[in-house]
Amino acid sequence: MSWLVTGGAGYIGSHVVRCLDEAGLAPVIVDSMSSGIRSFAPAHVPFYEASVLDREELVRIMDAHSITGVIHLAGYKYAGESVKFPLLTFEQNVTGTARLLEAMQQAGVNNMVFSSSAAVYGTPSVALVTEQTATEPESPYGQSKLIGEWLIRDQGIAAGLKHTSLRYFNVVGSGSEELYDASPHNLFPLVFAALNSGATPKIFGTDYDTTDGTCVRDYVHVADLALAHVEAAKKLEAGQELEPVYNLGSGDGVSVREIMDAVARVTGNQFQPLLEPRRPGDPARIVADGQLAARDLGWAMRHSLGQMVDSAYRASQALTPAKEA
Ligand SMILES: NC(=O)c1ccc[n+]([C@@H]2O[C@H](COP(=O)([O-])OP(=O)(O)OC[C@H]3O[C@@H](n4cnc5c(N)ncnc54)[C@H](O)[C@@H]3O)[C@@H](O)[C@H]2O)c1
Ligand SMILES: O=c1ccn([C@@H]2O[C@H](COP(=O)(O)OP(=O)(O)O[C@H]3O[C@H](CO)[C@@H](O)[C@H](O)[C@H]3O)[C@@H](O)[C@H]2O)c(=O)[nH]1
Repeated sequence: MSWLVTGGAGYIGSHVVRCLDEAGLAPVIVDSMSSGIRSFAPAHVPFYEASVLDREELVRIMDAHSITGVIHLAGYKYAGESVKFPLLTFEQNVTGTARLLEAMQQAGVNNMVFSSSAAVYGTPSVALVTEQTATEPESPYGQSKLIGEWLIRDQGIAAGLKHTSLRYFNVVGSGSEELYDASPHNLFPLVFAALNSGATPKIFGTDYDTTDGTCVRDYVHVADLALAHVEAAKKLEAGQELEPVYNLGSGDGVSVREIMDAVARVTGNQFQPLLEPRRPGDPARIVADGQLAARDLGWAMRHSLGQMVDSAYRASQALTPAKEA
């Protein structure tokens, strides 16, 4: 049993690779290295620098390793930036997923776990989003993830693909100090990049309709998230039916201001964040009901917000800090 992990040299992918490896599901990595970090891939895991847009190369890799399933994390992940770069976002996330599905069909690979996103919901009117909540994405990124889900679902109908899509909420923290979210646009890496270089973290938008005016998100620890992928892969491999989509969120809403306070507590740095205008494409509040994933995928929050902040901070100090956009 060998599972292909696209985007396996990325922040979340590298955690998933380690969990698969420990579970005996022999990971193989494909990563274009557009944002991946080579040292995130364990030396003993087969690694291919290739794009999911390259169907023929994907077929060769799947055949060479007798791949039985794919965890598809490769993609462009920035909701805010996707408003400026819709074509890039659609090429990477929609065309990329379509090419990968073609390659899987050609190579006879029949199991798929897809990295989807809370961004498919837009700004929901309910306090807790369930998988039945209407999908009304507000950014090209959210749209691209929803289309990815549809392509996979339709391939299930047309070609018998067994699949599930995991709608992650905000993934933060670090499972080990050498793995870090190095992204130049997400809140945690930007806050720590600023603090580590003597700059001041910024809050984008203080006039949202939330308790303190800043955006509210549902933060989950990357190590908890990675385990849910392994459960999904094992179940698909064993021929068990899964739901087409699962929320991976905690049910707790935390504002950007509250994150800044938690960072100040953990680091002992009593900074005053800079208050900036809103960032385009940002929903005001989005928090998940994760009960379905708890029922089927053993989904549980094993880490507290303090542990998320602390682990991210330690890892940020061990690695080159992210550059600010
Ligand atoms: N980080 C979050 O909070 C979050 C939340 C919801 C969903 N997601 C999704 O999870 C996935 C992983 O996110 P991440 O935070 O690890 O981001 P990341 O940028 O660290 O990882 C993405 C990886 O995919 C690779 N990649 C990009 N385009 C590729 C292509 N065409 N072919 C092959 N590899 C390619 C990159 O080099 C990188 O290693 C993404 O699909 C993202 O949209 C992330
Ligand atoms: O320096 C910063 C960076 C971000 N923010 C705010 O922090 C919140 C969270 O932003 P960010 O960390 O960029 O996450 P999201 O835009 O919510 O998107 C993340 O979480 C989504 C799931 O909810 C995923 O789909 C995306 O891939 C992932 O980038 C937003 O309100 C941002 O405006 C700041 O205030 N200051």
